[in-house]
Amino acid sequence: MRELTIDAVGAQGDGLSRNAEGKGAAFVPLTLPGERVLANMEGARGEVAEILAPSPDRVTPPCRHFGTCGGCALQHWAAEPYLAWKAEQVRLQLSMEGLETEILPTFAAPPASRRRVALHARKGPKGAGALLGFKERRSWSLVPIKECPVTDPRLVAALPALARLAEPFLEHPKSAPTLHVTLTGTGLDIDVTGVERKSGGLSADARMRAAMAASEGDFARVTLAGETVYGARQPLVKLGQAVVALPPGAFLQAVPAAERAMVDFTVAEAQGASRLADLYCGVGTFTFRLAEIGAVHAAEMSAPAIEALKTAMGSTSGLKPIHAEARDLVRRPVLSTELAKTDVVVIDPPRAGAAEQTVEIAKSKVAKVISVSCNPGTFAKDARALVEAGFRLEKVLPVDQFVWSPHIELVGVFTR
Ligand SMILES: C[S@@+](CC[C@H](N)C(=O)[O-])C[C@H]1O[C@@H](n2cnc3c(N)ncnc32)[C@H](O)[C@@H]1O
Repeated sequence: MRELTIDAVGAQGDGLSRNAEGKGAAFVPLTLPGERVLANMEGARGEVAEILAPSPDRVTPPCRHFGTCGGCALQHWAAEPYLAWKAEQVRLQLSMEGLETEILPTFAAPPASRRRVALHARKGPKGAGALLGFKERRSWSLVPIKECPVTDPRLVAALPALARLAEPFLEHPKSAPTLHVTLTGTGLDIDVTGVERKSGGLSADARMRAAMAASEGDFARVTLAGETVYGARQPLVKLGQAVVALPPGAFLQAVPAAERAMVDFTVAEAQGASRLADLYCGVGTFTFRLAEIGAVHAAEMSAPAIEALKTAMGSTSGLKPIHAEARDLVRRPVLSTELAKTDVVVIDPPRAGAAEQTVEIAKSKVAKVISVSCNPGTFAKDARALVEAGFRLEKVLPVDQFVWSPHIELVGVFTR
């Protein structure tokens, strides 16, 4: 047991004692800057045993699962310092690349608004059906979830029906199913992964039971790693004026309010452009709004996402032309020559960033880049490459999409 003073909250959301009793850095989850705590240590990591002097910024966590559930790390922190910490993480990542810019106040997505969750299923005690929940903090065990203040209440209300749906997917002892659930305009869309397939996949009986559970739950669609098990309605979402039928397992921003904030900010910055590129476009979250401004070249690796985007173009009117192509932007980035007439590039890569595509943007004559990112670390690396090519990082909008987690989204604006 050690007594520690917490100096800061680290990038993973754990309290950090920088030089605890001269023994180097120690991380203690669920603690806050300024607190004195007693912690049971295992190497450099500890679990808090007692809070000797709590921070005035400590608040009562809204969820009964907080502390056990690995989904949230920061429910015990007051909103203001918590949001300032998110902005500070962006500043720190930029400073590691030698960059500075204006960091706007963090956009805070409201609780109870998450429309996408990944729920893990495990066999429950005999006769109790499937258990459904999130991974435990620092463990692979499951925390069965009864409430989730982060998630849209319509999705939370469906938890018992989702547990009944999960049950047939557990028929093989080696299966560890994950239900990727998306709340769409036409109901819940569920893609199940982690089902043992070597032994022939789901039996006909299990499929039938899954379809019955889906029908009882009034779900829109259930797919097993992309293959339809049950389909009552197409899962539809509205993106700008387009109505998009989601392909199974497609990417969609997790919180509508955060999506709106990022798209509105991007659209405001892109005004005046006559030709735009939307790279890593997904099913068109930014594309359809950008096509209200100018012609859009949209590119994305997932062929089903591009098909969905193209089909949805039929539900729009009066937009500027959209050219959408399925393209791996790591192996085959859009070349600087292809960007010759482009005024504004919007780029929204996965966590790994967009090093290869950034090289081509840097070589091009593009005057403005709007970069959307879910990883401030890779954003900062790509930002540095753009700055070295003559761009100025004008400002960054941090977006707290994954409320009470250490994750940070952002939109950065570059001009030259
Ligand atoms: C963060 S999502 C953004 C999608 C979209 N802009 C949105 O907001 O809904 C990143 C997208 O990049 C796509 N992607 C991942 N690797 C890729 C690659 N190598 N080339 C092109 N697209 C890729 C994914 O399929 C996903 O749709």
